[in-house]
Amino acid sequence: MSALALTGARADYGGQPVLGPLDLDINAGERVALVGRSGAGKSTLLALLHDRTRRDIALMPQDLGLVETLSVFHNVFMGQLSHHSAAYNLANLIRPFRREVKGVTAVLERLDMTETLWARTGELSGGQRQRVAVARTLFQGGHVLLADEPVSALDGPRAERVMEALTEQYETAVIAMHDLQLARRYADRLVGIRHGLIAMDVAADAVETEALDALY
Ligand SMILES: Nc1ncnc2c1ncn2[C@@H]1O[C@H](COP(=O)(O)OP(=O)(O)OP(=O)(O)O)[C@@H](O)[C@H]1O
Repeated sequence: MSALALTGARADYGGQPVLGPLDLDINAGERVALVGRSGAGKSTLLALLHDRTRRDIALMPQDLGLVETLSVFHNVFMGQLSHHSAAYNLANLIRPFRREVKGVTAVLERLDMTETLWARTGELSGGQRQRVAVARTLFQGGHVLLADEPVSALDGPRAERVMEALTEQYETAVIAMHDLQLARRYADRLVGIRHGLIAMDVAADAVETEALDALY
């Protein structure tokens, strides 16, 4: 069953074409890594997938979208803002509810980040901020994940932990990434983008080095 689909999709910025036309069909239960050079069109493709589908999608953007003046707790809680009324969210902002603190702490535990719970997000390192955005995404829940470079600021073991957490939680995922080793390990399928078009679409265990070289 198709979870995400694009047909004849195109994108341009200020009239300048940057993506497509392309077709892409992603089945429920499939983990797809989007790979390709910087500027190839991966973020634009994720944005199109998000705009055309919207329902039940957790999105982790490349710029993280954190509120730096707020605590880690508040940023992670934002993953579930839409689950509650405005009054509940406001009350929880002023005086966090115990059950929400418990829920957010459980997600931070998975990422080895519990000690930052009440830290101001803007005071954290780049890698820690990236993990706060991952925690917010995990806290959001749902079945489908779109993530843009979720581990670009993380060292080896931390990147592994994040990829494990994301792929454990989301049965269907499209993740743009530069680390080809990680992409091959955690994705079922690799989609290579070159000059705004799909230049490669193969099972992760069948990808050949020459095909990857041609992308970069
Ligand atoms: N806001 C924008 N205005 C104008 N051009 C843009 C804008 N965003 C992206 N582009 C252009 O669109 C093309 C695709 O960019 P995109 O960010 O989708 O690539 P990417 O593969 O995600 O790159 P990276 O790996 O560096 O994140 C590039 O040529 C880029 O310069």
